Amino acid sequence: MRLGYSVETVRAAEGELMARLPEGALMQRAAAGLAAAAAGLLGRVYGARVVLLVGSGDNGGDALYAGARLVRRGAGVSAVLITPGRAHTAGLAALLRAGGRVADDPYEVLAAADLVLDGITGIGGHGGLRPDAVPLARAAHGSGAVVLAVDLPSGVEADTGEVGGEAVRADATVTFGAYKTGLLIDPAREYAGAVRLVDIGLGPHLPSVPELEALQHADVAHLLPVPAAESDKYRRGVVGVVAGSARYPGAAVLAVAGALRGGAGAVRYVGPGSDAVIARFPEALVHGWPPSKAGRVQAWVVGPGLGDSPGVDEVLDSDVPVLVDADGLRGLDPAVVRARSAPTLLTPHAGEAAALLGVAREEVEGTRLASVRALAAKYGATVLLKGSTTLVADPDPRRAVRVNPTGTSWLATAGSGDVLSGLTGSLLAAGLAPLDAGSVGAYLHGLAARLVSRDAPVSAHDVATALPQAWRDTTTP
Ligand SMILES: NC(=O)C1=CN([C@@H]2O[C@H](COP(=O)(O)OP(=O)(O)OC[C@H]3O[C@@H](n4cnc5c(N)ncnc54)[C@H](O)[C@@H]3O)[C@@H](O)[C@H]2O)[C@@H](O)CC1
Ligand SMILES: [K+]
Repeated sequence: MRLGYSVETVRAAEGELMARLPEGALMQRAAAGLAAAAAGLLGRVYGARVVLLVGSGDNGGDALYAGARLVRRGAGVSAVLITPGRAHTAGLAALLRAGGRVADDPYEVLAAADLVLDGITGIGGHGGLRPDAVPLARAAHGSGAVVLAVDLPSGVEADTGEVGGEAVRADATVTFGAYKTGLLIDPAREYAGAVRLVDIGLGPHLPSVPELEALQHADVAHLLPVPAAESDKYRRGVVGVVAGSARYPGAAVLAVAGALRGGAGAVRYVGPGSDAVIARFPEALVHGWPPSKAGRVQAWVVGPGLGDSPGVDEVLDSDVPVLVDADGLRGLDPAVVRARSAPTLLTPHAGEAAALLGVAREEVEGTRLASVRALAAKYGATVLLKGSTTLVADPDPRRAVRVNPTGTSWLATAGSGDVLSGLTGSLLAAGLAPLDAGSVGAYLHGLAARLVSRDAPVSAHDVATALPQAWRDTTTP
């Protein structure tokens, strides 16, 4: 599990640790890790041209001390002081002592740089880059140099992943002690490039529950249902799918395609797409209306391609877990969801989430963490907010939000959400809790898309077909 923490949590842990260490020791650990990462990116340090963008806080101090280490290994290091006279005093002295210099013309050194260390702001920064730093950040980006962000790309919000104004676009980020939540959530995640964590000894001082968790292969493997020797199809779980319409029969087929690969022992289908479903998947069990007469079901999926067809009320009336997606989310009444005796999992994309919250789509896209939490609170349900970094929030606000690390932008393709809802509903039927079903579903779905895409366009059908391979990949050590 990759864990993300808030600034407040990181500061508290740093405070505890700092009290036990000689002054400046933590910053030296950070600078050593930063210099090692910089050297790794450069390949050859001797003779390399390195520019430090130095803000007024300790983030700039990290950059200055790392710069001093790189000078000692033969690099030419120039510091650009964003607010001259306010740079970290001891760090600047260390750089100058080692043989580094302060740049006379920032744009000249940036144009010739091999590597730029962005130490403008770290966890103390707020509200995007200030105007004086903006042209320097742009020059760094346009220079052809590798840009390495110190702790965070300057200008992004560490706690939320929001990017309010201009921010540094980094090729890579070295973060200290713990991942800051913003590094794992778009849009900030995109600004960070490849993120590397440098251990500065914070671990024992961090709380056991983080703000954010990203599953990794081993976590998913641990959560996936495995049929026991005595399992039959009912014990493995039966998932019911109410999806598709005369207009969108394909949504029914794709949701069933996902459901057949999610670990449930059988898939029941109820709705207007029966003929299309049975033609494509003879193993599906199709039933007439209503869903309550379809026989035993351990979880329902309702909504993909449903149009105005009925089904949502009927399924929400059941006493088993229900996943509501797409058309099923339109006008969904929070009171109905809150009154249910079994868990509910909602899987909106940003536009659907915006409609449920009564805000603009851009607001959800810019404030993904706050939005998913707000929806989970409003509906008393688990919410999976789809996007390039899909988030899953439990209705219990004390639980960490899960962020999916396996996404790919190729997944933004018609029908891929239908596959995800079928797959995730199948995991619910197999007995996973909604937070686990949602995050495991998103993980396998993203991984399947990556496996088949290999940087080319994919169809939703391709993704469904690759799910067994994704499953196998996560369970193969
Ligand atoms: N606290 C610790 O124990 C450690 C901190 N470390 C470093 O220290 C950083 C935090 O240092 P600070 O608390 O000094 O804060 P920062 O260096 O992140 O930024 C604060 C400074 O930036 C200015 N500032 C705020 N917003 C700005 C904006 N939008 N544009 C330009 N300037 C802005 C503030 O006026 C303040 O002077 C971490 O991110 C990390 O890099 C590391 O050395 C590891 C140890
Ligand atoms: K930074």
